[in-house]
Amino acid sequence: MSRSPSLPERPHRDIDPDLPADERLEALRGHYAELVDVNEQLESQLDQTTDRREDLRERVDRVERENETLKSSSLYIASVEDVVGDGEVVVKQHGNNQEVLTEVSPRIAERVEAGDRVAVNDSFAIQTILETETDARAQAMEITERPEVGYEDIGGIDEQVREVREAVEQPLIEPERFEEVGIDPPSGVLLHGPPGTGKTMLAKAVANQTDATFIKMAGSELVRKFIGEGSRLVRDLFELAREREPAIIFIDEIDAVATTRTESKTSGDAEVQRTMMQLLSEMDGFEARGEIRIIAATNRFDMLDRAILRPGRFDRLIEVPEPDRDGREQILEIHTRGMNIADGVDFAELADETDGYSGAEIESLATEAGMFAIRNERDEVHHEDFVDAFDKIEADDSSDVISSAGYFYQ
Ligand SMILES: Nc1ncnc2c1ncn2[C@@H]1O[C@H](COP(=O)(O)OP(=O)(O)OP(=O)(O)O)[C@@H](O)[C@H]1O
Repeated sequence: MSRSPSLPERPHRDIDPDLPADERLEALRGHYAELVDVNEQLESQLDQTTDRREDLRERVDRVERENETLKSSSLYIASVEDVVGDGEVVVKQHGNNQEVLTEVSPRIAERVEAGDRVAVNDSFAIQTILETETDARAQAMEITERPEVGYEDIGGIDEQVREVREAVEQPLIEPERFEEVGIDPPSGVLLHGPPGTGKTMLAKAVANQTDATFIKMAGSELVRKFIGEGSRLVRDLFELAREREPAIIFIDEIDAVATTRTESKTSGDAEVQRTMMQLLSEMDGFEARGEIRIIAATNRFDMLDRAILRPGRFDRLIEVPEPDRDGREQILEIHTRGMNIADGVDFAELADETDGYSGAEIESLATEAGMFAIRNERDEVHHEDFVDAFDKIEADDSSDVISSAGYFYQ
């Protein structure tokens, strides 16, 4: 930024009062002329500064407008196919694969390279260069070589464990049995039920048992991304699974991409729809007896688009309910296995008291009881610690209506 011009020196003249009148008058005239000159200089500087202020104000307005446009308009994702030169590149938009020759703003022209992922606006002008594809993949997917969850860690849902083993594990371990009988195993398994009941655990346990790579993708991640990104991520997900066979793909919160369509046709809706279509087409082109199994989970079964439940898609539904009394007792035992529990702790009574608790809430109860023991300077957890923990959780819950278990699940 240029500096403000320096002020002209203030003229100063001592006029000897003893001078003859005509000489004094002459000196005063001279001084006056100097003052007029300085005044003119100052006025011209003032004009310059006013112009500059106008310029700056216009620039601020422009930047603010640009900023607003950037914030308010949706950007589309594209890949740079080729840098043609002269600030021009060919980009291919994700989602519809449309290829466009477009200009790059001089601000980023030097940094754009073929293969970059970029965000473009409605007129395909590149706005930003995005982080590398691998980062986006890593953010949206969680990959575990062999999760450390076994069936013995899951309590109270034995029937569901059996069903999942039959629908997911067996086709991976003994595909020939399906061939012999001449049937295809279920394409995809949908686990539905309230939050925290062990759906993710079930999927992880199958991956553990079959030595498969566990690839988890959250439905909410798929729809949070830029336009065109969701369907791209779905393709990446299946590609990754093919690279890592045998693999279990676990799509949590599938309702985020597969809720019943409303009448509204906003661009966000269309994007979600595109992501779901990509998912369905990946599933349709799937080798039924292959080494990749798909499990999805939802807490909002009632809102699901029935299109995903057709044969060849998520055609095996398994409900994972809140644990019953015996289930709660089993889960309590599982989560206190590694704890130093005193003899007097009555799990049966605690199971009676915790009606409506999910597995995740029972796990918190056990941890909270341990915290009470530490607070009371004991290394052994007593029954009263569980009771205190229970009271605390109940008090917290009643002050937090939204967190009540199964809030969205009917
Ligand atoms: N049946 C269960 N047996 C043992 N622990 C459980 C059970 N259900 C839940 N838990 C505990 O709660 C935690 C969360 O469970 P999990 O992530 O499997 O639930 P979820 O059904 O997938 O929930 P969400 O729908 O919120 O994703 C688990 O890590 C585990 O510690």
